[in-house]
Amino acid sequence: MTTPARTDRATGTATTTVDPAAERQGLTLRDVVLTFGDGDDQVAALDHVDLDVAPGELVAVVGPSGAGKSSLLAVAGGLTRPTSGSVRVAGTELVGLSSRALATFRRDNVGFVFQSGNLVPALTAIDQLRLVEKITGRRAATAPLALLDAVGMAEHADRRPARLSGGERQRVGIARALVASPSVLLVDEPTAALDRRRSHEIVELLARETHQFGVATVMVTHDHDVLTHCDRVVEMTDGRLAPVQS
Ligand SMILES: Nc1ncnc2c1ncn2[C@@H]1O[C@H](COP(=O)(O)OP(=O)(O)OP(=O)(O)O)[C@@H](O)[C@H]1O
Repeated sequence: MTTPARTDRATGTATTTVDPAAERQGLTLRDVVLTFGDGDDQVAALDHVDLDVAPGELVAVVGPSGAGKSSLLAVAGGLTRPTSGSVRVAGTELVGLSSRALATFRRDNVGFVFQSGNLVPALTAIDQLRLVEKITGRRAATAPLALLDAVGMAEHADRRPARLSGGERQRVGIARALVASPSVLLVDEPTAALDRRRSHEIVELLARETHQFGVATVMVTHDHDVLTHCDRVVEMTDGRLAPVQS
């Protein structure tokens, strides 16, 4: 794949060359705390979390309900500001960016894949990807049809979501998340609606695309079956993160 043209990481304005050293940094969380509420009601959704995900690495996050997994994705992707700590994506510190700069940075550097694929019902598969090009105002480094091909969906490029299976929608969701050549890909329960075979296919695909596109990918899952496809597994318990021994 070609090296994507990138925009300025802080402002998203001019097209610039990013420091290759920064480019290699993937995702780094340092001493991240996220608290909700106050006094006796205070909950630490993230309790001094450290996490490094290298470009081309797929890290799975497991853990019980309420452990803080969604909070981790939200903070890593700049959707939620942490109470304290540092969040760096490809060398850019997200904490301290203005809301506007953060939104632009997120658009250009972070891909999200949700449970259901979250596709626009009225658009064909290929138009889901083209919409991202329109929104960002930039051509994808890898053409939309080539991206659909990479996820095995080129044949269904002209289908709308209603005519796709759950697994196929997920594939389109993954291709769409790659349009902007993100540094970081955040994936929330991608196999929740899928049977065992399709679950394996989707996570195998995620691993392949992560390696091929050099993205730092974090996937939250309850599905222990698919962990075999991941480079590393970490577990969240009560807002704390610990490695899982394989
Ligand atoms: N907006 C909020 N306001 C108050 N508390 C919140 C909020 N969002 C999350 N929490 C609390 O933070 C903790 C972590 O929640 P989070 O959704 O990150 O967990 P999770 O591991 O993703 O759970 P699940 O697997 O059920 O999706 C929980 O105790 C939750 O109740």
